[in-house]
Amino acid sequence: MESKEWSSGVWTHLTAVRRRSPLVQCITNLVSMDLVANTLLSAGASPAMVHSIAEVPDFTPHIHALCVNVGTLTPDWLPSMKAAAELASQLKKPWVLDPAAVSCSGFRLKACLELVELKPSVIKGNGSEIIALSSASRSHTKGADSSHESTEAIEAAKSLALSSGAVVAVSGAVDIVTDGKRVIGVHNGTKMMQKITATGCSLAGLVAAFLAVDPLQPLEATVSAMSVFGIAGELGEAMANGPASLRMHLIDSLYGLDETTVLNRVRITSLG
Ligand SMILES: Nc1ncnc2c1ncn2[C@@H]1O[C@H](COP(=O)(O)OP(=O)(O)O)[C@@H](O)[C@H]1O
Ligand SMILES: Cc1ncsc1CCOP(=O)(O)O
Ligand SMILES: [Mg+2]
Repeated sequence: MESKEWSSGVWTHLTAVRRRSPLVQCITNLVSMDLVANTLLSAGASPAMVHSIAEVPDFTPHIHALCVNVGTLTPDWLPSMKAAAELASQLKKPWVLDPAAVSCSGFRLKACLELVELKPSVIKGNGSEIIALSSASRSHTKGADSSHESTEAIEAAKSLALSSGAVVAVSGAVDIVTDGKRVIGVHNGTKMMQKITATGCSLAGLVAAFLAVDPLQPLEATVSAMSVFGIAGELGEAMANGPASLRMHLIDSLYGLDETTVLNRVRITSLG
């Protein structure tokens, strides 16, 4: 695809999210709930942090997309995640798995592998998370932060995409998105985003919102979400004094993104 087509696709996806305001159920970690919800709201989507298993049968049939993030997983949360994921898959609603800190325990790795079996549309992790999940081993244990560049995880991402049937997205300096055949690089974003907790989680939530408006093109929707979030970070950084004010300006920038800015700033390339 030409770079112009990617840019107009990004803008089309963002305007669709703003117009349709998809309902995104998030079963996310305790650290990230606030930033994920605010990111979704500023993009035009409607977040709902509904995580009790008692509510899944009533609520999940009405959502447009689901985001499951295991960042603060406990044994009592896992059944809710599985129930919501299973129902979303059955009802053909797109859902995103963020295997946050997958390497930190055998319990978490096993849980993530079981969630992958429930057919996520997209798996979004950082380099270390995707390498660990793809090899089903916990060789790297830095917790929620990555000790790998996203580009080091390309082969792992392709292999995970082919074995799971999901689009796999690796966040980092260059965001990588692959369906196992195509590999796309999104070159938007800023290093300081790593210094705000839950930016990766918020990106996973945003991917779910973009999938909701284009469920049949998960690779394109994921690329668009990553580019939009990166552009908001770039604009935010220009106004920020450090991570705390970047957090605020990132949300404001996402809310205020206009067509000219998006078309001028999208940086997407094919990596193979
Ligand atoms: N070095 C970097 N340069 C530009 N953007 C980055 C960099 N590192 C992370 N980002 C951006 O920060 C956001 C969060 O990604 P990341 O820090 O990889 O997630 P996680 O918090 O899950 O580890 C993404 O939008 C990503 O593009
Ligand atoms: C610090 C931390 N600990 C468990 S989950 C979490 C948040 C991770 O957020 P992100 O993956 O977006 O950096
Ligand atoms: Mg993360």
